[in-house]
Amino acid sequence: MTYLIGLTGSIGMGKSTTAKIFAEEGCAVWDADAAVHRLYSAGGAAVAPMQDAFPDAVIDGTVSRDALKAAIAADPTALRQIEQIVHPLVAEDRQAFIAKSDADIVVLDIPLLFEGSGHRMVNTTVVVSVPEDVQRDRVLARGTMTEDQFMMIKSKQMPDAEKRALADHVVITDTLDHARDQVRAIVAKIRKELADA
Ligand SMILES: CC(C)(COP(=O)(O)OP(=O)(O)OC[C@H]1O[C@@H](n2cnc3c(N)ncnc32)[C@H](O)[C@@H]1O)[C@@H](O)C(=O)NCCC(=O)NCCS
Ligand SMILES: Nc1ncnc2c1ncn2[C@@H]1O[C@H](COP(=O)(O)OP(=O)(O)OP(=O)(O)O)[C@@H](O)[C@H]1O
Repeated sequence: MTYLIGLTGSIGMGKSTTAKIFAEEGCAVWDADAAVHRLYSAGGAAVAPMQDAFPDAVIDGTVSRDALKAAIAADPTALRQIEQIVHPLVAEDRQAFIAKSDADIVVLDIPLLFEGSGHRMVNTTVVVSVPEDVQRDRVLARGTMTEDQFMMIKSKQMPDAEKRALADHVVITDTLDHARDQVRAIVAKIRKELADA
């Protein structure tokens, strides 16, 4: 049996960094944002439907994230339309990954785990979290989003406190060493449960 961990957290809270720590502990990791990057790249399955819905957003055969962000800024309902195209394709990619994985634990890094139905398909949930001011500083330090874009994405997500209340485990991502200790404890507990089963 493959044990499934759903890993989530609000924008910039440390999902990707924490997913890497799970990988170092021998878990297989599937990353929803990385799947979207594949779908948007040349030959990706989202390119043709996106071309139909947002002709200006496809440039040189790839989906332009800047163009999508401009479309969302001009019309907030555009994000819903984008999600309707992208999410079924992401779900297919995820199922294919799980089916071919032979790891004992598969970590699914899904930004919208609790907003969608993803939490129902996993054995346990992990939410990454830091205080809001740290989150904001980290996202803006990346230089890929304006403050307005950050606030818009954040407003579409379930608040951090609600996610933490729903989570089976919370990982505080204040330092790498602290995050690693928490991940190791979660993995050890799951492996013990699997061994005892
Ligand atoms: C809005 C877009 C163009 C922004 O692209 P950009 O490269 O600037 O940011 P990136 O993709 O790295 O996303 C950063 C973070 O924003 C959050 N986020 C992304 N999409 C969404 C969404 N639909 N709802 C809420 N939060 C979202 C996630 O926390 C994500 O990790 C892009 O995220 C997108 O096309 N989103 C739609 C697809 C989607 O829903 N992806 C979420 C995972 S399936
Ligand atoms: N445990 C940690 N200790 C210190 N810094 C961290 C830690 N985890 C993440 N960070 C930093 O926070 C920033 C955001 O982390 P990361 O990219 O992992 O977040 P994310 O949740 O995947 O973001 P997004 O929602 O935008 O995809 C990065 O600059 C990263 O280096």
